[in-house]
Amino acid sequence: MMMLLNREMALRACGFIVFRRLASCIPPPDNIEYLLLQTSYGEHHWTPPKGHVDPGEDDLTTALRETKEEAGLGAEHLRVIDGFLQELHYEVRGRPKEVLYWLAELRDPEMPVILSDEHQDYRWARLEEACRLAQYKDLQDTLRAVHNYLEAQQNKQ
Ligand SMILES: Nc1nc2c(ncn2[C@@H]2O[C@H](COP(=O)(O)OP(=O)(O)OP(=O)(O)OP(=O)(O)OC[C@H]3O[C@@H](n4cnc5c(=O)[nH]c(N)nc54)[C@H](O)[C@@H]3O)[C@@H](O)[C@H]2O)c(=O)[nH]1
Repeated sequence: MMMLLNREMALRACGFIVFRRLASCIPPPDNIEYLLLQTSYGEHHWTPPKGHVDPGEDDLTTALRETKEEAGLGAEHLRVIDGFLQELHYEVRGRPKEVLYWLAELRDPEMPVILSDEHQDYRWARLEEACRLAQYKDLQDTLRAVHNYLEAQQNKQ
């Protein structure tokens, strides 16, 4: 029974789509860049910082912990954007996985990213490059949704 439950329970991970705005003459929203990290294992795929929820840990704490561990960016470096939370569902080795992404702006666009040994590379990418790196349709759709959200916010100002 326990085995069955464990097998059916979804893996759960949480993270942040981190973006920065370049202080340049490029008009918004094209001055926005998204942070993607490339794994040092497996398919060497690219995703935003995220990771598995530890037992008893709440989701937002996981997202902040993983972003700190994987990119060296802590809560003090981020401005969390209210009202944006995206949930992705996909399968990993036959098991359902759910990933929750919050959205945050890097306060200082010059702040360096510091990788852990789980990742071998990172990229600050404009939307189209970010979508090319993030080869999964659901992640691409999420990045486009973020971009539209930020553009709409910008237009309200
Ligand atoms: N040696 C080795 N070790 C591994 C491997 N695998 C894990 N480790 C170990 O686990 C630790 C990481 O632990 P955390 O950081 O806590 O977890 P996560 O951040 O959750 O990281 P994961 O990498 O486990 O999970 P995903 O990114 O979800 O990738 C899993 C698969 O899902 C697909 N996929 C990914 N993203 C999307 C998407 O957005 N959309 C769709 N549709 N599909 C997507 C893609 O096909 C991919 O292959 C590492 O330190 C390793 O020790 C592996 O293959 N070889």
